[in-house]
Amino acid sequence: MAEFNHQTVLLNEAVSGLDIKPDGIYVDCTLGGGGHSGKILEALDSGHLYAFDQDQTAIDYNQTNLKEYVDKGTLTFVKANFREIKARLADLGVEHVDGILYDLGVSSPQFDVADRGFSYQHDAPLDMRMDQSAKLDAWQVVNNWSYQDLIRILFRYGEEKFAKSIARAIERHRSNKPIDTTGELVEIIKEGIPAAARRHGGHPAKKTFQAIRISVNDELGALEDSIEQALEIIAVKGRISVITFQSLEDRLVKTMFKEKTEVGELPAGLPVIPQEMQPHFKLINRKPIVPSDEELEVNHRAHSAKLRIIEKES
Ligand SMILES: C[S@@+](CC[C@H](N)C(=O)[O-])C[C@H]1O[C@@H](n2cnc3c(N)ncnc32)[C@H](O)[C@@H]1O
Repeated sequence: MAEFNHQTVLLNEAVSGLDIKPDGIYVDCTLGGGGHSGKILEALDSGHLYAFDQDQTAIDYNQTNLKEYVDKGTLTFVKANFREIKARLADLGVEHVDGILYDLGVSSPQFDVADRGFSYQHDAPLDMRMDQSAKLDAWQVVNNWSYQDLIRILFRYGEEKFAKSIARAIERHRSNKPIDTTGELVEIIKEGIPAAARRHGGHPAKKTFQAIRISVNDELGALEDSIEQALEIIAVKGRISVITFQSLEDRLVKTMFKEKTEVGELPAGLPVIPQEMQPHFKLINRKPIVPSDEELEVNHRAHSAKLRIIEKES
């Protein structure tokens, strides 16, 4: 692949947040166009980076893009879902790591290449799989999932207030003939949203497409599983940087980090917090880091980005 064209978000902030040691072991869970990976690799000498992506096109692109580090022996690609982080690293003989980075969501090429079916702006077959070998695709969700399941995902993953009427419009259409393309789905979604509501806010299909994409790739399930394991394998003084792009992901990361950094419920009347109840992690930034005005001006994708960083203290 000649071009990848993904503009990395919060590049310096997310990588400097890892406080890289030149001889450390690092994991980039979301290789994509290799922006963050490249920056981590620049900071390593005898250290090593394991770069995960479930999308073969990202791995193929970086075989060339980051070739100098493959040749140097400091980079290993892992074509896998990051929910397998612990097992995949164990297969490679790695039990503990000094830093882990997540830059969530889809890459620009996944979104822009029409036939991946992620975008409501290009007409394409309903697909939306980040991993092209995965069994579940958007066609099956739209055509086979029950009315109740559609409502559940539209409410839960799309925060779509017209979930019921959109699900009803989908049911009505698919009872005549299967819904095959993103273009057909966009028109059906519009039928489910009152005309007045369609005039403001973003694109009418945005929330529904987000909900279907999250379901197809089980994005929140994978993230929760992976962060759980990341917190287990991170070494003392090691850090985890997570960039999220929507509120559901950010809320999940915020809650998981909070559980690890706060003292749990204490028995009444304890004069001091016993050592074994002290948290082992600390937050590097209380509030999430957001892109600078300069970055927002040049990178539209950065608008909803939030970076949270946690460190293992003991
Ligand atoms: C926003 S892009 C990363 C961009 C990258 N940081 C850069 O600078 O170019 C997200 C990438 O993570 C991958 N990805 C998302 N969820 C994943 C998961 N559960 N397991 C493995 N890769 C995943 C996507 O396939 C995509 O290539």
